[in-house]
Amino acid sequence: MKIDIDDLHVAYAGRTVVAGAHLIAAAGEITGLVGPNGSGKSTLLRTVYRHLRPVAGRVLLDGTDIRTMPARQSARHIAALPQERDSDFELTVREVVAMGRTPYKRGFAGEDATDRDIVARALRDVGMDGYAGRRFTALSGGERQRALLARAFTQQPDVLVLDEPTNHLDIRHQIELLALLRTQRRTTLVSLHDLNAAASVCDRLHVLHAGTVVASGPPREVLTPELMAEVFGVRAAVVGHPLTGDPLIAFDHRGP
Ligand SMILES: Nc1ncnc2c1ncn2[C@@H]1O[C@H](COP(=O)(O)OP(=O)(O)OP(=O)(O)O)[C@@H](O)[C@H]1O
Repeated sequence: MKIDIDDLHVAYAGRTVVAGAHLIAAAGEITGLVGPNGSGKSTLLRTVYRHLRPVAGRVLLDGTDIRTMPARQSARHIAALPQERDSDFELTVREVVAMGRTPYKRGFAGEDATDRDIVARALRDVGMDGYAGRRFTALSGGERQRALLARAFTQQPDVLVLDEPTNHLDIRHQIELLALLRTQRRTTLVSLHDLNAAASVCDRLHVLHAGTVVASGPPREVLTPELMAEVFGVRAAVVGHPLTGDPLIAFDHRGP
């Protein structure tokens, strides 16, 4: 399924922070959202997973405005790893992950064998099968992150919305998570601060600056030294990655 963000405006207490954003997350592609702090990435993603209501504009799922869909229905299509991380669950990891099955359940219907298989597979996919019985609150930041990603997987969504999914993850788990997203080939809309990771994993990138999309396209077209200077205010060269050939942004850490 495809997500179409059409002239989206979002405000907090009357202050507009997303101001007419347009972008498409194409079916089966990984679409990256990058931009400086405060540019509106999380806000835009929150409207896609219906945590926020736009002031104007629409989020379309295969042409249907998601606000016209019952919440249960959109939760079967769109799952999120939000930035506001629920951390007060007095539940086991397995129970937290199984919460992703809720949109498929009626009333107090319990788990069936299919649910159990889906939960077990999601735990395996994020490398957390050994943690199923642990208390969620007793996990490290990176382990919580992986458990919440498994919860999103158990929703079996057509669209995954991930806000900074590599936060808290060590380098191996960052690489594993991004590789997992690539093998799944689900429609994925992901915000990333690590521009080199974004360049390697995303099919297309959208650069957000002060609430609007200022550049869109394949990473090698978008991530230019000029854009680094104008949007991020840093000096950088873009070279070919010696192992993969992907664009590799070499930042000048000595100063802007
Ligand atoms: N709950 C909120 N209430 C009021 N203002 C908010 C709220 N959340 C974000 N903002 C403001 O909206 C603007 C956009 O924030 P947002 O979190 O969407 O940016 P971002 O691009 O995700 O930033 P970052 O890279 O720092 O995570 C910022 O100016 C921020 O201060």
